[in-house]
Amino acid sequence: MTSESQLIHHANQLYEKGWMAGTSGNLSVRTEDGFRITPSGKHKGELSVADLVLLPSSGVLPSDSPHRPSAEISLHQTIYRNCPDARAVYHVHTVEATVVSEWARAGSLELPPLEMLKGFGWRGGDPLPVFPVFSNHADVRDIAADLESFFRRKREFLLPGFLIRLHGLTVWGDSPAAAFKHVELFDFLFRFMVLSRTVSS
Ligand SMILES: CSCCC(=O)C(=O)COP(=O)(O)O
Ligand SMILES: [Zn+2]
Repeated sequence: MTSESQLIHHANQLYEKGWMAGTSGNLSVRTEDGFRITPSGKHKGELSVADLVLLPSSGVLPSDSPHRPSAEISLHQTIYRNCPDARAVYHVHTVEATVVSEWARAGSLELPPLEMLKGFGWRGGDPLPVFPVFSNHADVRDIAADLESFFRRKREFLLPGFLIRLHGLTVWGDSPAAAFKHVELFDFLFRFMVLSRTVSS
């Protein structure tokens, strides 16, 4: 299976879970010649490999591209540029990610110290990793600029994801399967956070 067909397989699974409802979300995979990303505004439950748009390594979109790339392509570009190991970037809109994005203080969200965090390589006992939440600027390039500044502040341990306030979750991984797993792990954490507050209120 090529990474492009894995992406399509995952798009269908994420759609079925309700995490890319309607036209929401966008996915990309790194390829030898750049990266391929889902088209903008297309229903995410009906994608095929032929719909994917190539952004060549030059960063210049071919003028004969049949589809417009995701409007959030600058976020994918920023991740691939700053994370050399990233081979897939997945962005989803889950209800719980949107709810907890409102709980951030000073641009970051406190995650619960759950065993699940070890799925990201965090070792229990270490300080809890920072989980950034960026403002949902109207121009996505402004969100990408905030992400770029975040990457420039080097840290011991970097979680492979971030939230955009009242918008959604973006993750990356060293393979499409890893990116998919990261979406699932974050979803578990966010559902735990929402349920804990509901139970204790
Ligand atoms: C109803 S989705 C609004 C746009 C968005 O947030 C998204 O994830 C999808 O945008 P794209 O351009 O990638 O289709
Ligand atoms: Zn989005």
